[in-house]
Amino acid sequence: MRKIGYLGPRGTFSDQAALQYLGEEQAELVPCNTLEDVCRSVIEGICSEGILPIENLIEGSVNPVLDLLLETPQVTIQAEFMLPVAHYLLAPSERSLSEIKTVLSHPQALSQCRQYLANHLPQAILVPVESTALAAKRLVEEGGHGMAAIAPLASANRYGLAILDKNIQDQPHNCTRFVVIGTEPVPMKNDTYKTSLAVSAIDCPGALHSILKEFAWQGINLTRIESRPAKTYLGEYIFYIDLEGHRCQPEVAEVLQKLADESRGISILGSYPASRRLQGQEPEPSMATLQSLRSDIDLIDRQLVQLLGKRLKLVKRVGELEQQQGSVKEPSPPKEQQVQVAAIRQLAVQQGLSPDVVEKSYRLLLDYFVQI
Ligand SMILES: O=C(O)C(=O)C[C@]1(C(=O)O)C=C[C@@H](O)C=C1
Repeated sequence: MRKIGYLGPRGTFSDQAALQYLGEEQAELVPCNTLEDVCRSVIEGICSEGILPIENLIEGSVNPVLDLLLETPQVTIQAEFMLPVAHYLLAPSERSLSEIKTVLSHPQALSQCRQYLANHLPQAILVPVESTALAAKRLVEEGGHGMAAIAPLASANRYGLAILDKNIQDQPHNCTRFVVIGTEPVPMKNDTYKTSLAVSAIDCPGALHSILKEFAWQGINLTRIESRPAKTYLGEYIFYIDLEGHRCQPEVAEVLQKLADESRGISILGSYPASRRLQGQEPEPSMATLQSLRSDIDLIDRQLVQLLGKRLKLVKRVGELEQQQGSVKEPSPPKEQQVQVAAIRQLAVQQGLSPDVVEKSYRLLLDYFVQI
């Protein structure tokens, strides 16, 4: 039977996430004390998989998890999914909010209820605890009269606590994205994939631009980009990037190789099936109105001309610099041109365009730019 490690004890959001992922019939759920322990249980083979919260709708990234994924190359992301996150204010028995002097919970939960706490419990001291369910459990064990916990409904039921208030999170539709980690990479099949990676950029002007342009060049859509300190010196960063595609897809593999060559280093955190929410995000073309499709086409036509304008400016700038440095470049030799044209034709095919028509247009434009 599969064993799934999660942040325990029973009754946490991570517990619910593990149940949503596999259910108790299909897996044994193994509660861990910390997120590091979840990771360790997978590395040491105690668990086949582990569940980690990675991103919240209100608070953004769960930074310790981003750090953990980077620090443990032995594990890879195998899946992702969203869990609705509703917070409850719990106490050992019914009491008024004015009696509450201390609120215990996981730091993420306390942050997700910041406005509620400021408005309804301004007198309370907030005490961070390793997990929401542990906060609920401590109420039962310590039973202090002025104590409350923020935790899921599952914790109220499991530990027999009174519900003082419900849905106290700052956004009604709060949710957290969880990832499943394991030791085996996910093979590419017929699915919609995402790849997560961390790139350590070289500290120079345009460093981020040169990373992003590789994706744009290959037409790869990014779903998230985020920077974290590299923890070497102030000002050096690691960029966490999520992209649409599997690391084995040729265009993704090409960009990853380029980044590996041109950056300080990259870590591939995993290629995994994209959650259904992401898959459903793109409206089907047939669902869009004819009018909005036509206006999208008009916009692309304008962007095409704007891009040509940008290219013109670059060509002129190159010309000026060559004049200044007295190093006017000879036209590319036929072989170099052939390589360039072949790449353009390949890109055309990848995009479902006629390579002949694209080559013709490209040559026409090249002739025009050469004359400038
Ligand atoms: O303490 C819990 O219940 C957890 O599962 C941890 C955690 C988190 O770290 O983000 C999980 C989901 C919620 O966003 C709040 C807390």
